[in-house]
Amino acid sequence: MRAILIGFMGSGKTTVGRLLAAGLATKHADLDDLIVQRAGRSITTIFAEQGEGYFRQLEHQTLLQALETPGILSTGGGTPTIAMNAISLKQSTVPVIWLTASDQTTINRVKNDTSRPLVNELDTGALIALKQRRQALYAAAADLTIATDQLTPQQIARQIQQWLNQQPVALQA
Ligand SMILES: Nc1ncnc2c1ncn2[C@@H]1O[C@H](COP(=O)(O)OP(=O)(O)OP(=O)(O)O)[C@@H](O)[C@H]1O
Ligand SMILES: O=C(O)C1=C[C@@H](O)[C@@H](O)[C@H](O)C1
Ligand SMILES: [Mg+2]
Repeated sequence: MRAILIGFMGSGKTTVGRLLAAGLATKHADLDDLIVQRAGRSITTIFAEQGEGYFRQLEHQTLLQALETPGILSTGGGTPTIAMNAISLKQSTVPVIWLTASDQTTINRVKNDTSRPLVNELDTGALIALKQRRQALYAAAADLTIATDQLTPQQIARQIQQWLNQQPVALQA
């Protein structure tokens, strides 16, 4: 069983992806972690030393590799908002699940974590404006959308698992 989780920073892609993979007894990969392994540096360091453009190149190359690998993939918050990634996601047959969260929930979940360069750089208003600009791009990539505000990660993973089980066998591969 395969699935790709997309959504803004703090929507729970990493947290839910791990639980979903465990529930399905399959592997979990996190695109941000794969990028860090590949670069041998943290995302903050990549942004600071080589800039966001270089990060996006690495992200695209790493996404192409990850799409060849079975299991659950948690993407980075910006992944489907880059055109060449959106095209790669559309071309793959793997179901794409969009996790959403309200602006306030998003801020609460990311505000005390310094590992996201865009959260460190942007004030609250600019972060929410970025989230709003990205909405249509997530929506265009998504096969299923789940609002996460009132759900635990475990409940979200269970909802996704139930939905995957209802999909045609060709999409479950
Ligand atoms: N449904 C939820 N309920 C409560 N807290 C949550 C939920 N989902 C995620 N969190 C918490 O929000 C924080 C961010 O979650 P996580 O790192 O999984 O987000 P992400 O979507 O992977 O973000 P990024 O795009 O930066 O990789 C974590 O502290 C996590 O425990
Ligand atoms: O939303 C974004 O653009 C990002 C989200 C994180 O997952 C990382 O991929 C990085 O911090 C950029
Ligand atoms: Mg993550």
